Amino acid sequence: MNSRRQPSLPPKITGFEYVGLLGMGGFADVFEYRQDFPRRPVAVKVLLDSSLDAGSRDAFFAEANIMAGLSQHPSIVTIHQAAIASDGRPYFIMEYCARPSLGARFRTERISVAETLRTGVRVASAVETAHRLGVLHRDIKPANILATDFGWPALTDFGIAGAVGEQLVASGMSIPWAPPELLADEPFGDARSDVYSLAATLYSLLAGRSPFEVPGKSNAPIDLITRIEREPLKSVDRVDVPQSLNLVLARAMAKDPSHRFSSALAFAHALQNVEREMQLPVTGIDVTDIQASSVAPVAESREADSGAGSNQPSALVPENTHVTDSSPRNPVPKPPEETDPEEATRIRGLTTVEAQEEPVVLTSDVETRLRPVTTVRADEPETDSSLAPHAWSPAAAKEALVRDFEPQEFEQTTGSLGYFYAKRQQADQSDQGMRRRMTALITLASILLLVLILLFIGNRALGRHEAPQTPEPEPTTTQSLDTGSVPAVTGLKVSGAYDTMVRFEWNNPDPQPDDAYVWRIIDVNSHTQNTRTTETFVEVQRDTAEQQICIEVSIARANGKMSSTPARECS
Ligand SMILES: Nc1ncnc2c1ncn2[C@@H]1O[C@H](COP(=O)(O)OP(=O)(O)OP(=O)(O)O)[C@@H](O)[C@H]1O
Repeated sequence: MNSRRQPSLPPKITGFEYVGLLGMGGFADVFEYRQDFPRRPVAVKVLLDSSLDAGSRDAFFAEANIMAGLSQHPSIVTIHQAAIASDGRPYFIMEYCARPSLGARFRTERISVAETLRTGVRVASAVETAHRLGVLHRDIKPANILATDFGWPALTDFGIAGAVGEQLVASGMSIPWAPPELLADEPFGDARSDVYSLAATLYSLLAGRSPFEVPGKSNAPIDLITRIEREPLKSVDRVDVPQSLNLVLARAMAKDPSHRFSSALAFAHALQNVEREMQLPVTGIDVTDIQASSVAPVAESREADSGAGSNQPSALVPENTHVTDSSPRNPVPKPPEETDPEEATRIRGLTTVEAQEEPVVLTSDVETRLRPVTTVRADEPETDSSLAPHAWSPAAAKEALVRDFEPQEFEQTTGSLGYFYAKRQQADQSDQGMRRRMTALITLASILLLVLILLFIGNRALGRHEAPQTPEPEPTTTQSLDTGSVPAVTGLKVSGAYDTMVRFEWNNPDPQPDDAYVWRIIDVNSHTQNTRTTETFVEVQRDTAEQQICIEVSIARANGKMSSTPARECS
């Protein structure tokens, strides 16, 4: 929010009642209004008086058009309408996202790894969809990820703010999340620039600060730029962040764009793999199959000068936005021909790529796509040459063309609304049908109960009833190097040995608030999982009284640091 100026006056809008100020951007204010009918709160973004020149107006309308074209995506803020107020200022009306943005949360709240991954996959889906429609966001940052009433992240601000490479530097606000190529003297960028900024955003959620911000040192724009351009990225210093996630973020934020994931989709797949590795629910990817790359909505070279823009109504372009032309003269290219007519009908829809069951190797984009898929409701998008990152530069974008952006033909096959409609249909079924289903359900439930009882009896008979343990992700290499002065536990010993269980105990020589312990069974034949506990003992199951059990234990501080050397003991 820009605190150096007063908010503008909210315009009178027929059918809407002003409620309050939501935020102030560089070119516009955002107000909350209440719509009379249908009755609902909305957010209204109004261009400032000082930005009423033709270029800013065109850019503002372009933003509205772009957002409208992407609005069907569940992780992009929905736009309802746009118009010019009686005071002459253009405005557009959006869904109201009442929950705090990630920008308002990440410095004060410890955001979990699970939420970060979920957010990453969903926003990457949104970004991939935008890229397929020829739109680069170029200002992805925590503050531009709002939250819907359903708790979904919603990407916003496809606008003029921070649009120009040079202005990005001048405004300073977006520098912490900007990739090196956008901070260069002659900025250039493509889809991989958005991948970088999204990764930098996820890093911020985990670290509680932007990636190159150094606590206690100067974080002035020039310092940040120097570090972004030259310094290697440090791993997130949190014990619950697995090394695989640090590796994914490091790749997505490589200084050289060619070393990054080549698309937001590939990045989303890599994040899914981390979810899978951590045994978290795997977040679905929602992307559209419409691909606009051959339209070259984004200027193909920095010297591009088609001249086409000069005879268009909107001569000045928001330099961070690239709009596909869906007119017959320059149609959005169709996906490759399909032989299966059923699949062909699906190809226009918003695709939900289901969670994949089998693990996917992380090492290359190609490998992340070559995996078994349990259910894909429409053709799963593959990264091919038509998905190659779009070249972009501010200089070329100045010459680019803004055309009216016809909302694409979306056919949302899944998602929350589809789900509710399906539920509603179910409720409308006849009583007879309901009774039949109830009988079937009761029969099924009885069978399930019987199976559960049998399983329970079998388990008891085998004497293998194990206490549930909370799996703890592996500490990363960096974390075990960056140990500070956390001591090892002392007095680790076997305090009880029984036929099928061994109990170990230990002491904490320097207890700190919120200390926990990470322990694991040492097994030379297999890699065992770390488990976190706040107790100073653990009971480990074993098969026979003769079986030797060895464990190692480390102290895990609340700040993420761990004992430099774990203590070890065997039964
Ligand atoms: N749909 C919305 N619902 C609720 N609050 C919103 C909504 N859209 C924007 N806001 C609030 O208004 C603020 C300003 O929004 P804007 O789109 O101008 O983004 P900005 O990034 O702050 O500005 P700039 O475009 O200059 O970077 C946001 O930071 C957010 O707090």
